[in-house]
Amino acid sequence: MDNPVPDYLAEVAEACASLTSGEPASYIPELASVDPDRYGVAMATIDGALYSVGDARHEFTIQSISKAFVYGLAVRERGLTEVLRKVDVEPSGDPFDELSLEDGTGRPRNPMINAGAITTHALVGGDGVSSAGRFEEIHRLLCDLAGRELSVDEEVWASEMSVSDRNLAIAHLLRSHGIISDSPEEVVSAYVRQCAVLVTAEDLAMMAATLANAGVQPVTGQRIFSGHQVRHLLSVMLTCGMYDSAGDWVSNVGIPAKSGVGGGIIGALPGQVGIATFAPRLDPHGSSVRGIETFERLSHDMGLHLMEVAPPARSVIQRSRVVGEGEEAVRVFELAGTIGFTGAERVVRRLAEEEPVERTIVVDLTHVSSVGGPARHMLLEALRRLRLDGYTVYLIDHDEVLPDPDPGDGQPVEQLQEI
Ligand SMILES: NC(=O)CC[C@H](N)C(=O)O
Repeated sequence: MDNPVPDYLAEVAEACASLTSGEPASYIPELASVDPDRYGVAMATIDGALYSVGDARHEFTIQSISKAFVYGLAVRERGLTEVLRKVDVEPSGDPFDELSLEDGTGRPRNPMINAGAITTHALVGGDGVSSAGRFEEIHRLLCDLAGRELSVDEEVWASEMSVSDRNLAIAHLLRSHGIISDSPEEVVSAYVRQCAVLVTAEDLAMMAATLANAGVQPVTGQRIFSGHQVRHLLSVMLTCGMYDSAGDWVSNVGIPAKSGVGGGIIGALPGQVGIATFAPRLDPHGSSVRGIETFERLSHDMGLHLMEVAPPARSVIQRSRVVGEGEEAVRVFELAGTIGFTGAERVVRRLAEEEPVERTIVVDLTHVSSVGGPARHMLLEALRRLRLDGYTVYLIDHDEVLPDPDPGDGQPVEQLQEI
């Protein structure tokens, strides 16, 4: 059978290719000379399948998309508390290159605008690290995320350096407020280099899939961020990633995202996919016009909006049956699916309400694929309370979805092979 996913992506791409509004970024002279009609779309799943169409293997500069990953790196190295002392996480509603800091604290409003990104760039590396060493660390991170060696577009770097007054002004402002301490010239030069790393839409889809996969690169298996760091990073991408159009983006697309003036956009849908588009014509906010349309269509057609309310899950209690008769009768609850808080709530409510007449209860987890942290505690606590009420309880759990089932009374729940 031919996999239909590539055809589907091609269909979406064809529909968006007719959009020709917007222009490539021109404030960086070298970017103005790109072919404005290039267009590529790539999608990577969290188990490493990669789909792409069009110019998805064409290299372009990562630009502001790097800000998201470098923010993650700063948090990984310094810890969130220390990073928050230097950069806030409030959507600014300002353009990306706004020359302003938060009243009172003097911090940049968030790490996705230039002021915040220059700060997080400067937080990378230990104290006394050279700007070359800092860039090396950032470059390594981006290569690890992509799963291949990436190069730098020296022309784009030099071109942006020739027009970097605004970023220099931001860096001087930051230093005057004690937010950064290194030379503004050196920090901006290495930050602009970070923005000039060359990627393809396929690379970006893999990088985004690493975030969707809670920090583990789907192909190489390397853990790059912790699940907790990714949760924070995706939250900031959702609220601040699309600058002053973040509200529109969240309501229309609903996928944590980041755009760059090189024409790229990434989106990472937790637990599902990383998506990337490349199309150099930008809207007035500095985000790709075709890219936004592509994301809107993909989100709408494939139900990828984060706030999409899933149809009520089939009950986690698949079946309740009685085995045996009289004194020997046993009540079996067969659970199924992925059990999180709400699933566990249904199970414990049922157990609390039902009060089976049978004196032995078996909870069969054969068809359960996983039990989340709080759900585990809830299920074990319910089993403990059933025992207190005089029931004998057993588990059937061949795949150990509930390992070490000690409800806290020192008597692990016994296992049955079958019933
Ligand atoms: N939005 C962007 O992609 C901006 C990145 C660019 N290097 C800058 O600092 O201006």
